[in-house]
Order: sequence, then structure tokens, then C-alpha cells
Amino acid sequence: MNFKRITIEEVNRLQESQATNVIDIRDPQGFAAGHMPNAININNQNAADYIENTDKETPLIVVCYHGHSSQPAAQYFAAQGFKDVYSMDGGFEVWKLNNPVEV
Ligand SMILES: O=S(=O)([O-])[S-]
Repeated sequence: MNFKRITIEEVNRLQESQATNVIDIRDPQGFAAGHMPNAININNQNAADYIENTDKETPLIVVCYHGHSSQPAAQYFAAQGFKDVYSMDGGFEVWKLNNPVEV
């Protein structure tokens, strides 16, 4: 199973049309300073739990700073059985320019 790259515009459209899960793989400090609405900060400590307890049919959007490290992470989550996994191009650094940020 593979992941797809998605633009921020496509994320907005997807979230308008259906429920999604957003995971943010940045460091806790970066996450605490601001993140996408409803994003969950995922790290090596809580990833297994998240995988076990999350619906794999719901599209999963993986976010990092710039959209680079989210790609191997998205690949990993796809390999864990998530059906529809996206790596967000541009990452949070581009998201925050024009989109809501939650703290
Ligand atoms: O690798 S990254 O800078 O996109 S987090």
C-alpha cells in the first residue's frame, strides 16, 4: 500500500467533503506552538497506540514542517494498514500562512 502527496488546497477540499484524521509528526515544542485544527502529535512513543486505536478507513493526513519527513512517515502508516494516507506538501510552515492554527 502506498501514500499520496496532497496539496494544502486539496486538504481543505477533502476536509470539507469528509472526516479526516490529521497527525503531526513535528517535535512537541513545534506542535505546542501551533498546529492544524484537530491534529494529533504523533511520535515514536504513541504511534503504536494510535495505529491500534484509529479507524484505518478514515483518510489520514500526515503533516511535518515542510512536507519532507511526512512522506516516509505516510509510507509507514500506509504499511500499517491505513487505506488512504496523504503527505501534505508544504507542511505546517505553508499551512499556517493562510489557514487556521490551533494552539
Ligand atoms: O523534513 S521536514 O523539514 O519537512 S519536517
